[in-house]
Amino acid sequence: MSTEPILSLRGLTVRYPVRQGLTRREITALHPTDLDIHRGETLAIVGESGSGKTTLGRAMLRLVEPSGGQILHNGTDLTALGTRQMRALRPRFQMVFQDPYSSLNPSHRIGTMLMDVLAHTGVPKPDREARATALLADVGLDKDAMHRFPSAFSGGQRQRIAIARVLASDPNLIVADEPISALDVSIQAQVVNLLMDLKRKRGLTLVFISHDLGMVSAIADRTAVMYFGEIVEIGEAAALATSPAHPYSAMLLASQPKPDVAASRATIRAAASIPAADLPSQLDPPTGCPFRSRCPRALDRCAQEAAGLTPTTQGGLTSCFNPFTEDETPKGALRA
Ligand SMILES: Nc1ncnc2c1ncn2[C@@H]1O[C@H](COP(=O)(O)OP(=O)(O)OP(=O)(O)O)[C@@H](O)[C@H]1O
Repeated sequence: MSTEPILSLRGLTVRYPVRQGLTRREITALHPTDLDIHRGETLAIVGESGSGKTTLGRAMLRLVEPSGGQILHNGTDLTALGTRQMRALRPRFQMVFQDPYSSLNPSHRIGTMLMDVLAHTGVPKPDREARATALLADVGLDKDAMHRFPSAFSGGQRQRIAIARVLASDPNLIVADEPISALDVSIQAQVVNLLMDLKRKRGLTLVFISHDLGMVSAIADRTAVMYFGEIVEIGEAAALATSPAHPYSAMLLASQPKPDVAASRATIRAAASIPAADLPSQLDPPTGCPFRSRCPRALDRCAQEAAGLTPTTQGGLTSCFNPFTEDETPKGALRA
């Protein structure tokens, strides 16, 4: 794996306009974020609902317009590109969405859908059918699928088709936004394995968004943990899952079902989500560390100032004044 970044985010920020009664206000869904995405790596972005994972994933591809900062790719700032230049780069940066039911047009046959993308990427007409059939084979589907509509397929098969459509653009980077959380538990592993196989075979860079810190540690090279619109910890995936430094990462781990327990999708979601009441208000953000109201390790200074990302003894970075060190064993010590 090369360490040359395929994308470098510098101070990337996203604010959304919101209405509060008659007043228009803004929330900061992504606080200024610096992040290098290394060519060929699998980078997991984890965090609870509302922590800003989707916003970060979309903003790095400019599918959400950033309010500030830069997205550097081969020395070019993508935020400065016009629509036409961006359109030319777009096929190289693709997204797989959570819901394979709404992401496929129900009135298009699978073959038409794939061949349309191949046409846009400049594949000559006589080659398109064979290429589309090969893409279906790559995702484990028979060529009969070409003539059928999305309604003929199960959720897992639809997600395979959505992946084939993304591959038709010949991307370098794929952001997969919770690609398995809408699928039955029994087929989730198959879709993850497919993505990982395709990534290896094609030398892709994969950003995998998930709320399941335990699961991503098995597939990712690095994990970034988000809370309240910020990366609060980033590091090597296996190390972060066994010895997290930020109390929030530890809490997230403790809230995950154990891998040897056959948990239903509902249990996984319930365990990984937190009541909205526990999150600080985006319209009235707290001073200091946004996690301090839930943090059993909070110090007085956490109310006044945010720590900013600094190196951990585990080899990663965390924004915490009182992180767990490598010698401590936070797993199970905290409860969501
Ligand atoms: N278009 C929008 N307009 C206003 N607020 C938004 C918009 N999209 C997201 N938000 C808010 O931004 C914050 C981050 O949302 P985001 O969807 O990025 O989080 P997430 O971690 O991906 O959550 P989930 O796992 O539920 O998808 C949330 O408070 C959300 O309500």
